[in-house]
Amino acid sequence: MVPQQKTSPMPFHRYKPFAPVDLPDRTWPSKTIDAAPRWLSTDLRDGNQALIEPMDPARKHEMFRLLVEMGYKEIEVGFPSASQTDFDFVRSLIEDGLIPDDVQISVLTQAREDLIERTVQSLVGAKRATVHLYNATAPTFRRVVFRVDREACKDIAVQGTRHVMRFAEQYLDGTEYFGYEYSPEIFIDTELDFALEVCEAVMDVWNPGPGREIILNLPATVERSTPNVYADQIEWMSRNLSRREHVVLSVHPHNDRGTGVASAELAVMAGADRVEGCLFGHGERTGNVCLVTLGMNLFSQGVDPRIDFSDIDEIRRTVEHCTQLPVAPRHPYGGDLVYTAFSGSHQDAIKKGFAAQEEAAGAAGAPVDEHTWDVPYLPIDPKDVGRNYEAVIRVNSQSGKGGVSYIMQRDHSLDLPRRLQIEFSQVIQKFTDAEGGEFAADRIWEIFSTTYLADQGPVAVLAHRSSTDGDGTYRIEADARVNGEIRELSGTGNGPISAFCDALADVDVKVRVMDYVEHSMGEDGDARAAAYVEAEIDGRVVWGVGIHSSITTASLKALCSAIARV
Ligand SMILES: CC(=O)SCCNC(=O)CCNC(=O)[C@H](O)C(C)(C)COP(=O)(O)OP(=O)(O)OC[C@H]1O[C@@H](n2cnc3c(N)ncnc32)[C@H](O)[C@@H]1OP(=O)(O)O
Ligand SMILES: CC(C)C(=O)C(=O)O
Repeated sequence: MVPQQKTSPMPFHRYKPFAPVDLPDRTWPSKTIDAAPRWLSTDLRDGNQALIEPMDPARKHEMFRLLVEMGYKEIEVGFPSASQTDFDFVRSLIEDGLIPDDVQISVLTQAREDLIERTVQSLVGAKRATVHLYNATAPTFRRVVFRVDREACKDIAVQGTRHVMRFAEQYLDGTEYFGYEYSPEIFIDTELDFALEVCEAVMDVWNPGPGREIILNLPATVERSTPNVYADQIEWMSRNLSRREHVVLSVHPHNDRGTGVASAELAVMAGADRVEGCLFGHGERTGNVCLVTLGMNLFSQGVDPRIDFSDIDEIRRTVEHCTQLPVAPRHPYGGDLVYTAFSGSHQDAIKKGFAAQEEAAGAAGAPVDEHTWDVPYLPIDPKDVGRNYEAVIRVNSQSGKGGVSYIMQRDHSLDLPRRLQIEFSQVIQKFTDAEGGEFAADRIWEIFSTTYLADQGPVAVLAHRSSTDGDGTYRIEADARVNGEIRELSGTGNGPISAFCDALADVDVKVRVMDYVEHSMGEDGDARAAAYVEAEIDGRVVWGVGIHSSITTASLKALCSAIARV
């Protein structure tokens, strides 16, 4: 019987389960996502406010440039009333003409008149801008933080919206497109009927209609439910909001339970039109939802993310520079190790997958990097995000023949026969077991060379001549070093290998060849050739390898290599 798990000593009784939504006719579970939502990057706001060291102006500009280059069209650039630095950054974007005409910047403010005025002032001269106003609506916040009832809480949002409109009119007459976003902060914990009531009251003031959308952003400020509950909440809101066609229903998931991405995806299935997040999931606590993962998840399903992730390492480096925080090596799509297999069975499948991919592309007459991707263990082609195949297979003690032979093939054009793959991977395994850690490709080659190509064995061919008799008998004469002595050997057979084995019998070296494989190591005429010999010598079966520009020399070297191994 399997041992029973014990009751945890942790005080789990202190926590209560999240209440589900009563929505038996929910429709989102059977939806699929076939188009990208509108994205808003809040790297410069929610991302920035959670950094140990908030970005300085140079880093903020760098981040803004990256986001624009990647294709984000809605970028929350800060909280201008928070500090002079934030205010000045917004001003510099506007005054230095750094905002492309097709990018809508947005700024966040609390629903306080003085802060709203300063916020709107920061936008003077912007062609397109959105003010994003928030106030917390959840019961604990009403009771603990604001000490207000529902009516007064709603009034904060309503008055805030009025202030935004008034100040926009006062200061932003040059702005071609002025947008408004409202967030009932902590939406996830707010009673749905109350969240709806507040959003409706805000809409009554803003008065959305044709050409005048309102963004209603429903944040999972602190992610506390399973993603299906968030999806139910979003579907409920989407169904019940009035003027729905003029509402851009936005979600703003955080990742406290580690399910931010799932929450965002299910929310889009449930009707959300827009997703707010940060590159690589920066943001408060465990972060905002990761925009890279969301976009690349779409890409991996054949859906255009409408964002360019084709140089993922440059994106990662820039984000790391700006945030001064590292991206985890396992982070989806962008981490250092996410396209790397160390383990034997994964490597084997990937190696076979690459070969099958080439074959399938060839059969379809398509370039391999255009052909439908179907390689085991690799959800996307690393090349599509600017990675090469160098790091796909790395060798340590968990690796098997597939990985080792993949490296031999990739780096040295050596297509080891299957039983040699097994033999050589056992050689490598002894080293990795003894030394531990990762074995770089150079080290694997070094071990291969000393094991198979050292030319230091008891028999070495110095020169050879061959001819074929009229009856087809192959005749070889070789100058060889045998156990330190130079000898002239001659023998006959049906080819160089058997003739040389015959010659070796004269000096008491008995070799029985069991398998022989050769191939050219390149496309051009003067490419070298590799020969592999499996031979039984003194009761042991071993492989030998020879590499030379002459295939005959390569095969003789392979035989000598096998002898040396015994
Ligand atoms: C979920 C989120 O990420 S929301 C965004 C959070 N980001 C930030 O807070 C970063 C920028 N913030 C700041 O720099 C400062 O908070 C400021 C400048 C905006 C305001 O600073 P202060 O005036 O010192 O107020 P403080 O930060 O302590 O805020 C708390 C006060 O604001 C009130 N408040 C908080 N949020 C809101 C809101 N959205 N609307 C209206 N009032 C609010 C609180 O009730 C509290 O009021 P009280 O002092 O009467 O009790
Ligand atoms: C201001 C809002 C959208 C927010 O950042 C949150 O709720 O997490």
